[in-house]
Amino acid sequence: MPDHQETVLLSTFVNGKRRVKIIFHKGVLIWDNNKPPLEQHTVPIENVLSVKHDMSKSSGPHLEINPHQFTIHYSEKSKNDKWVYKNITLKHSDPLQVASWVKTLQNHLSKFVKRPKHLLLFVNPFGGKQNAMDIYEKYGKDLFALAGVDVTVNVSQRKDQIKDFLINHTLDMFDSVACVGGDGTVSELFNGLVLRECRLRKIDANNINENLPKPNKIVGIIPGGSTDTIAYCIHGTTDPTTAVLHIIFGDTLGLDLVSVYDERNLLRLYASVLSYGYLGDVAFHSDQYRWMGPHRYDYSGFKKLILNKGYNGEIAIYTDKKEVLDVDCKRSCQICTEKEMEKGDNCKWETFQGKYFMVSGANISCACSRSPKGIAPYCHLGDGKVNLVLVKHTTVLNNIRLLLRLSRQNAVVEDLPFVQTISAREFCFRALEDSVGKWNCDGEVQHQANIRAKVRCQLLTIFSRGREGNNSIKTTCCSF
Ligand SMILES: Nc1ncnc2c1ncn2[C@@H]1O[C@H](COP(=O)(O)OP(=O)(O)OP(=O)(O)O)[C@@H](O)[C@H]1O
Repeated sequence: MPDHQETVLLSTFVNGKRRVKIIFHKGVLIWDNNKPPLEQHTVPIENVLSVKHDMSKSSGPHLEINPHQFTIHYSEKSKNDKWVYKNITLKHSDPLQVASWVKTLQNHLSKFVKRPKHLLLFVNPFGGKQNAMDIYEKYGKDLFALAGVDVTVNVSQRKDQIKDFLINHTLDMFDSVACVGGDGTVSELFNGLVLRECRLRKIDANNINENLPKPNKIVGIIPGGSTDTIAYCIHGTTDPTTAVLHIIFGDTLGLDLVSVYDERNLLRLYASVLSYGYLGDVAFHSDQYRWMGPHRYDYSGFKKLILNKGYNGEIAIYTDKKEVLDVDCKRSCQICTEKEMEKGDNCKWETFQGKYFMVSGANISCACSRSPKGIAPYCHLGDGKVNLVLVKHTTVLNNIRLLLRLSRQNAVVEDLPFVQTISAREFCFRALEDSVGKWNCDGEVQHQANIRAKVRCQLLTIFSRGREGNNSIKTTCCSF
């Protein structure tokens, strides 16, 4: 097979009523645009989903291959980290020309061995607007078929069914696993995969000193929940087509997971945030109002904001460097690439006490459509650290300032005088009062107040090319 860099194809085809000169060289397709601006159209082969002969009606009942025509199915970056699907159909009177293009491009695509072939896709029909199946049917099904991904759909019937399935069933026939759902669904997915690996390798998941094993399945995340923070932070958008395309591309990145323990057991792993006080109470309270859809967070958020409860607690952090650098985590992030190798040998424990409105251990920025920068804007996907965001108990007015900052496009909360952000590899929290709060763990309520959390560097491998950032979105406030 000719090398990616050396292949040169140059032909003139017919597309509709016009002639198109197209060249394939150094892994890039180039042709002239048919509409203004009349510049050249450039598509790298890694953005091509598939190349297929077209089918046409035969004399019999079946369709047959049209030897004179083929279609290139590809994707292009649009605005705000979105990717869109496109295609171009090319016709030639000489079938050898067509066959040569189809074969050469298909050969190049076959080199992308990390692209999924057999995908197990979980659909949560309960979360978000309860339309996860429609999202798959509308945005996923045809694109996966076009890209030759064989999808097995499993619709969850109850809470924790996805997790239980992954722990106990054989997955040998799948190379990757994905879900359509919100953060709670993604959480079921990676908790199931990690616990499965522990079971297979006889590792005691409840022992905090154990190295948790990396799941051998790559994970795809298609947003279909209410906030979809994890999908947003990974892809830079909650657009389902973009998420599907990221799975098809087959490019991956490493995502840290944080394991949370009480005195004896592993409670769960999380990917976005573990938050005590305000956000824990909002998660607990808002679940009763699930019928409101995503607005339940605004309603509960506002109520808890006015109530302005404070929580006394003791926090211990394990860190070698407390300061958080003002560096965004973007596509091909240098910090995540370097930090994967770091062991953190010089870490020390440090303890402090206080009365807090909210204590959050963010594993990712937690940006979402409600909070474009997130509570921890400079938190990295795979640097082996959490950003602990401590919000002191203060006035209702200051709480409103905090939430307004969170809802703004270009504002961060870190410089508010009652907010402190600390980088840590592990942290413990102990409630110092009888009336304890709850934790919000990836949107799910965790009732144990006294916990210990440990970051597991890049434990999960996710299908994504990462985000570019600089998105502009309209937001509402009160919850995030
Ligand atoms: N068939 C089901 N019936 C009831 N609950 C389910 C079912 N399948 C999954 N679940 C649970 O539904 C809950 C909500 O799902 P999910 O978190 O995906 O949606 P969401 O809360 O609307 O979105 P987000 O977390 O992004 O705000 C999760 O706790 C999940 O474990």
